[in-house]
Amino acid sequence: MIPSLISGPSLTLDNVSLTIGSQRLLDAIHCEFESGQWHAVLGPNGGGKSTLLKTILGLTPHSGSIKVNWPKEALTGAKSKRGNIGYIPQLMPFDASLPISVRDYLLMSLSSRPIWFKRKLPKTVETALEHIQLKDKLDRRIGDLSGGERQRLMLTTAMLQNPSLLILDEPMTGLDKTGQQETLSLLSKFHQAGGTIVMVEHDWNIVKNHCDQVYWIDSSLKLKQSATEFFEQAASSNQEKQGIELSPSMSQTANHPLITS
Ligand SMILES: Nc1ncnc2c1ncn2[C@@H]1O[C@H](COP(=O)(O)OP(=O)(O)OP(=O)(O)O)[C@@H](O)[C@H]1O
Repeated sequence: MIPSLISGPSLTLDNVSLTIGSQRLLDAIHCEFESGQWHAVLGPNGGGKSTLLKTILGLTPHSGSIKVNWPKEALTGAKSKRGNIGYIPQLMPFDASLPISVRDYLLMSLSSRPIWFKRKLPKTVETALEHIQLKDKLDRRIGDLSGGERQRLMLTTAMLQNPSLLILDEPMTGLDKTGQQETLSLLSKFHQAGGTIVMVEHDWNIVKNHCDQVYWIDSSLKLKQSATEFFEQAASSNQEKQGIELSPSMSQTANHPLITS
């Protein structure tokens, strides 16, 4: 499902801000997300991480500029100026009565034409669904899938678009250990092939074991560091303060010991 060579883009954010009502959600963010890297966006609850991802995707009325620098190998057609982006939004409570089946969802996601043109899924999609054990659930409403099944469906749909950039908002939510391992292995293959990933993730162990760069967002960008440096500093600061190491029990925390707001 993943090509052996992917030309991931870099992203340049210049003075990106977003105010809704009286609330400043994003404040003058300048930064570069380098190509082919696995970027982790961390920060406290309500700090603006999901908003930042939506803003990168052009879904908010922000100010400032966001440039996705597509290498020419990533462009999808002769006249195209951009490559493909796969997006997984944050898992939200879902209206189970919504009359959309897994098949409809896939057809709508993968086709630019009305879905009644073609009701049959391509072989590649069927194989991918078999792989994530959803082939026998094609006619189920998506609202009736479990959280983990829905997350697997979202990731598979995102990967089927042949993306070179993945924007992921807590993609492990709802997955059991096996589901997490499978997702991480898929993402690792995408990363090793050269794809760019920007991911919000609360589990610090996942970030520590897989990501290259860490961005701490609390409305503004408080810090950007290599993941190695970030975790070394976090561990030594905690050892100094409390005599403990960064351990799995700390891995779900949203507080960085070095950052005081
Ligand atoms: N459309 C909107 N209108 C008004 N406020 C919003 C809107 N979207 C988000 N917010 C507010 O912006 C702030 C940042 O929200 P966001 O979801 O980006 O945070 P987050 O860092 O992803 O949080 P979490 O870790 O809890 O998922 C929150 O206070 C939220 O209530």
